[in-house]
Amino acid sequence: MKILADQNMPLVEQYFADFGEVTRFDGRTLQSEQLIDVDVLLTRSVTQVNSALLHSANKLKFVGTATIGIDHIDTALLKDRNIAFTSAPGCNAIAVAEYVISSIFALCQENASSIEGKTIGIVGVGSIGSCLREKLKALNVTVLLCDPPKYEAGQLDEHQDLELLLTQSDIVTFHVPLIKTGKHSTLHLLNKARLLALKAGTIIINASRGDVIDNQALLEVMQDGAQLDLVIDVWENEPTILTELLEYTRLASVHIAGHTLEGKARGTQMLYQKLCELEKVEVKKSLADFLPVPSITDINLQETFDIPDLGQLIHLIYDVRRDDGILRRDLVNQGFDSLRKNYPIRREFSTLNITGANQHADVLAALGFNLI
Ligand SMILES: NC(=O)C1=CN([C@@H]2O[C@H](COP(=O)(O)OP(=O)(O)OC[C@H]3O[C@@H](n4cnc5c(N)ncnc54)[C@H](O)[C@@H]3O)[C@@H](O)[C@H]2O)C=CC1
Ligand SMILES: O=C(O)C(=O)[C@H](O)COP(=O)(O)O
Repeated sequence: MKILADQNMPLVEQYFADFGEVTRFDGRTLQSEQLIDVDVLLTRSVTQVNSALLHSANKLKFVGTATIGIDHIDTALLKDRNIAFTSAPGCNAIAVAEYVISSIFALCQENASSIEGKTIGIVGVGSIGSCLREKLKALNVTVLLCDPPKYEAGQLDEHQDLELLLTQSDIVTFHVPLIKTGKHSTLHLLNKARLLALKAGTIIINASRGDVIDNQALLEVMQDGAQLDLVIDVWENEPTILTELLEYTRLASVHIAGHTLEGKARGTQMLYQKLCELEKVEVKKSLADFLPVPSITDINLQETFDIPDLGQLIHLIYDVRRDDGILRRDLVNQGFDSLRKNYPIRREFSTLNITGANQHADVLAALGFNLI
């Protein structure tokens, strides 16, 4: 079996070598000819899997993307051509939720304010939005949810109209898929009119897809003096982003919200599990076989530990300001994709074992730390 895998997908050799020969490719420049005689294609989000790419694919029987988002895949085409497909739903939901938590605590600290008492609007309440909601539940905040498709399907217990959520929230965070057509299109969901309606001081977080916010409109309202705290992980036209926006962005990163070691590895593992199912072979390998021991594993809290100290603990494991600093220092010299490829190791909160949590155990557990 010939397996072609994105060069930025971890653990492919470890998971897939038993199936056949693994060759790596550059996700941005993959050409149709490289798919000749290939049986399995494993991609990440930067490869458009469309009719042009599949033109020379004469043997392809399985396409897997180790991502949650599938806006880069022509799924109807794969169905038509009888090519099995899977994505990796939820694989990095924890990572994105932790990115949001890290960002909120960083900005609250810098604004000399507290997360307590804030109203936080979550737009898109799927795997990421729900994970974030669970983490926020333990904190003293009000959470507003907006997810019309889920609400209309009777799958959401509460719902807020988007216009109301935008004007009532202190923090708005987007976790919708990129959908370009139809009643629930998310293309430029945050458009100029909605940007202008936001109250001064609102924190806007986008870790979904760049096109969910009209970047040009965002730049214009910021240039016109809008008082918004922007946290931007995803950009229109990646990797050629609107760099003028950086000046107005409090926390900027190179589409890495989901890039914990665990999040990326889970994605590869989910593709492996699907191929095992298709080939009718036993699933023998698991994440625990491959993940290294983190550099910090244990911490003991003293009785004096209190809610205002939470930010310190969160940022011990992941401080989004590290990623903001790298982008601002190296974007021009290294470029967007190179920064993503060389992203420093980041682990999830669950890798930290905490003793002595005492009266704050519920909050720490909800955030995802491992209580001993
Ligand atoms: N920055 C990053 O590194 C990452 C970004 N993502 C992006 O985040 C997106 C969401 O991920 P998940 O929560 O796992 O997806 P999901 O599919 O589990 O949930 C998405 C939710 O958005 C809702 N939705 C759809 N249209 C909507 C609209 N117009 N308004 C409000 N809600 C709407 C859906 O009903 C669904 O409940 C992915 O599609 C992907 O594009 C995902 C992982 C990492
Ligand atoms: O899962 C998704 O969807 C994402 O956006 C990934 O976290 C980032 O995807 P890559 O660009 O690294 O494939």
